Amino acid sequence: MTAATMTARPGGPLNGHVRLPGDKSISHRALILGALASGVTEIDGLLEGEDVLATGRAMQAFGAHVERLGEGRWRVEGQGGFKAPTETIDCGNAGTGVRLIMGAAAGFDFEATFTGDASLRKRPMGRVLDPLKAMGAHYQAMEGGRLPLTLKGGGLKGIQYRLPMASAQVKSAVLLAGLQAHGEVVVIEPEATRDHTERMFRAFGVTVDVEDTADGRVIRMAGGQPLSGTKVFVPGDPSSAAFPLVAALVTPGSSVTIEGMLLNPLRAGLVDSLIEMGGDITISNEREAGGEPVGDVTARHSALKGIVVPPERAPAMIDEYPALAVAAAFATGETVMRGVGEMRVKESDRIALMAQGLEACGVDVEEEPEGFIVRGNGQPPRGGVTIETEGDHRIAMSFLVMGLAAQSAVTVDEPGMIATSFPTFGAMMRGLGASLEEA
Ligand SMILES: O=C(O)C1=C[C@@H](OP(=O)(O)O)[C@@H](O)[C@H](O)C1
Ligand SMILES: C=C(OP(=O)(O)O)C(=O)O
Repeated sequence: MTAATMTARPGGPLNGHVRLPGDKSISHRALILGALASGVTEIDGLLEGEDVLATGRAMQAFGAHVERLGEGRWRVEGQGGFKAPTETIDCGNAGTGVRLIMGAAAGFDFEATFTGDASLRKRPMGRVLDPLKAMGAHYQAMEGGRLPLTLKGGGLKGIQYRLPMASAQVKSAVLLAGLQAHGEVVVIEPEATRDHTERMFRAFGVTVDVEDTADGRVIRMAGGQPLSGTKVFVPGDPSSAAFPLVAALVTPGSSVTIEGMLLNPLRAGLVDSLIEMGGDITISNEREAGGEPVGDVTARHSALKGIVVPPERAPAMIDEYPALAVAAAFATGETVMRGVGEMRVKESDRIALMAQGLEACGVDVEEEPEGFIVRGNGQPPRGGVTIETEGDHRIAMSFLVMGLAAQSAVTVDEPGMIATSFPTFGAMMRGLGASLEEA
């Protein structure tokens, strides 16, 4: 039976060394590129969260053989392209899954119908449908370009597309469609976003050029490039690391080391921000693994102070603002988070839910259309509430972290949704000494 609630109680320090589950962004991409490739792809460290498992099932529906060999070890045998699916592709809760898979599927001459859970069906898909249509794909969607929708691809042409919002999902959808297009595909990013697609393309034998210009980052590839299967190593997910790291910073006496965390600069905005807040964070054993920089990150309890987070940092930590906002609630002074309007179109409206939840915990918070400001007084927030998460895994984990060091316990609803991105969250946090109870 799935638990109705999870409660975090304030308690002793968190201590220990942990290894994180694999990065969610890289895991989706490994399965999709493996399915598009000819030959075998072996993946080590795949995140076995619900979002990624849904992408694995989708790849099977498109004709790939997807097999679990052991914990985090998966084998994908691609067919050198997608076959027409005989079932609706249900991507569950995963925006990344559905948007990247639609991009990949748009290259092929068949119809595919996509859907997702109640949260995903509310999220905007026009942002990928617009460029895919400009490349020659057709679609029928619910009002406002929502799921469920049917996409008919094939016969794509090249495109030059300037991203209207900082979105790695939109960039990746266009690049994935570009793999089957005739002509050149150019994506211009006014602000650089996570570059896992570009990095992994190279590992699968696809040539892609990246150039920083006065106009932004320009990503250029020739259409119609084949992929060959390869080995993929998936480093630890920094978006999941956010929770034990912030928990250690706000819980007196704590010292937690996260081993093998992805340190790609386009994902490292949270660590940069926490260090600026005065967080005692050290990085050691920096190395390269699977074409990405990784390292071991240690966080110790610290007296934090408020900062102004540079808006241009937003793409490098977009999923980590809820965790940062919790750190800010324990800090002294104002933490200003602006330029984060994209948070409103995630699994929930994360600006609104963080503002409501922090206020309920006794924190002074101000909501703006594209941002929010948290004012801490250097004392643990009151807590003592139940938070409605609207099924958003990151809202749930953020408020559980709050409860570990607040004056009284914090309860969240729908804790089962945490398994979309971090199925081992409860066990890992308990292993560090956290008091987390399901009911
Ligand atoms: O490309 C990706 O893997 C992701 C990109 C981000 O979304 P946007 O592209 O919508 O910013 C992020 O929020 C999401 O969790 C993962
Ligand atoms: C926004 C997120 O994921 P997605 O867009 O893939 O649903 C997230 O994991 O915080």
